[in-house]
Amino acid sequence: MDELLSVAEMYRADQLAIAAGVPGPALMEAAGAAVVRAVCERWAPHPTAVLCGPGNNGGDGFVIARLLLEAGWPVRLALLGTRSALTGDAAVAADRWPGPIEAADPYILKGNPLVIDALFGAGLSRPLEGHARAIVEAMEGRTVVAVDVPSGLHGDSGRVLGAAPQAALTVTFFRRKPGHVLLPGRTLCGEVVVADIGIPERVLDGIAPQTAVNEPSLWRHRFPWPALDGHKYARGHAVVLGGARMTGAARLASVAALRAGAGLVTIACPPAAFPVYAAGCASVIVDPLEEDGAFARLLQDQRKNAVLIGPGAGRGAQTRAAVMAALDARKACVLDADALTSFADSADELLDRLDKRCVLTPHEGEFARLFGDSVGMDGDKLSRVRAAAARSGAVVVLKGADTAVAAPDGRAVVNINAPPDLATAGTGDVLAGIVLGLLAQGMDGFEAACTAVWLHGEAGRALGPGLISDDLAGALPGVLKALKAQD
Ligand SMILES: NC(=O)C1=CN([C@@H]2O[C@H](COP(=O)(O)OP(=O)(O)OC[C@H]3O[C@@H](n4cnc5c(N)ncnc54)[C@H](OP(=O)(O)O)[C@@H]3O)[C@@H](O)[C@H]2O)[C@@H](O)CC1
Ligand SMILES: Nc1ncnc2c1ncn2[C@@H]1O[C@H](COP(=O)(O)OP(=O)(O)O)[C@@H](O)[C@H]1O
Ligand SMILES: [K+]
Repeated sequence: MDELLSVAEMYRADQLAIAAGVPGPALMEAAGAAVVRAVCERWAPHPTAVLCGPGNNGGDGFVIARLLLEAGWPVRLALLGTRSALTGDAAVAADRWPGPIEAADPYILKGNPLVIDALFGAGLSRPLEGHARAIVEAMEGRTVVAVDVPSGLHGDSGRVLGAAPQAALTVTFFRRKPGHVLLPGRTLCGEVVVADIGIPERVLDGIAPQTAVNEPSLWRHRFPWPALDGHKYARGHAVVLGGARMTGAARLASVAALRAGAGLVTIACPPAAFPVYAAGCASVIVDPLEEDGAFARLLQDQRKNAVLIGPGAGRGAQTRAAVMAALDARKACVLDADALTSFADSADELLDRLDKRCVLTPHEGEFARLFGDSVGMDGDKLSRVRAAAARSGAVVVLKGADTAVAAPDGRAVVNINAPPDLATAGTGDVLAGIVLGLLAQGMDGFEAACTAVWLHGEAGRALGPGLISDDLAGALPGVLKALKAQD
């Protein structure tokens, strides 16, 4: 499992490692050596400036400068702050640096195309300004290797505090932090190398991290592959509420639910739209809702076990009533798009009714409408999606280029396999359909959501540039086949 450690958890890992007998200076020496190894694997020796900050990130910088010098690299080292202010392991590392310590002014970058950025790491406590900001801004256009994180990037949020350089390479230690995978952090880090610096794996037992990169090892063992003797009802019967006008959305979702493995998929739609839906995918059942209450009656069929409401549903009382009917019928639910926006003025009415068998799939705009009052929009993506899951009791998928998924019990993942080609109309409908298909097959909400987001990203990658949402479901068999081959 690819855990993501918060900054506080990383400090805890350091402490636990030290308590387990690994000396602090050994960790710093290993950290510096790991950066030098990564640098020497990628570049031939050339003039390098090592910029050291006032804490242990700077201490790593002193180790790096010494090891590069020993490897025959032309190195200059500059310190932000004074030598006498260094303490602890950083002071020890500075003592071992045999060269001059220059002042950290932008001029030191002249003639040094490679810059080792060891100004600030986990200890970043406020936005960069003044001198620190000027030197970070002066790195622009150079090849930057960031130690732990590009200085100014916050390890928990992925946000830039003041300024941060664009790194070509970031070497971090033991585990990635959320800031390495959330945007804009992921972009600013460039290539990320995670180095083993001698922290024993078992320290994680004492930390119990709740955040991870979304990858198959989290949920592959629960994937509902069809049983040899299975029949279609054993694979669930999913229902998609179809709208009157935007019919494409429900059609995209229904095909995706089938491709994700649901045994049957029914689109329940207004009678006037029946011909449009009926002319769509032949594998999908279409059921016109002839009279008031027909949707609730349709859901009385116990075999219909999972419901998607939202894509193309239309905003307003009818959609709200359909959501309540699905919740009353205690179906596993995916609520997307209009099903979320319809509760913009009465969010609590919805949020008070949900549980962990419900998966909400908002993009940022829908999230703001539903959770703007309860959670707010100021926090970083991971904190907000977690707070939203805790508030609603449901699984929340906050979509975007760095989609994050959270369960009400505090678990969360960040997804990193989705290409920007997915930023095209209707791909969210497909995602909602994949979640639905997995829920229908009995996966739990959090695992279904994580699995769906990953499958969706892989399908996007398989298709690449030029993809449209119609293509995505068709790419799922290839993605699923590759996933199954790894079992
Ligand atoms: N622990 C270990 O065993 C290991 C740790 N390792 C390394 O240690 C790093 C963490 O070290 P760290 O905790 O000393 O914090 P660090 O990032 O150097 O910054 C703190 C200093 O910066 C200052 N400062 C902060 N923000 C500022 C701003 N905006 N503008 C100006 N100043 C600002 C802050 O000042 P203060 O907030 O106290 O005023 C303080 O002086 C970690 O990223 C990894 O590289 C590895 O060697 C592996 C083993
Ligand atoms: N830049 C991007 N990189 C990767 N995935 C993206 C990007 N932009 C959007 N997506 C994904 O595309 C989908 C868009 O969903 P949504 O905004 O609901 O669109 P629609 O309503 O048109 O279906 C989401 O799964 C989102 O995560
Ligand atoms: K740094």
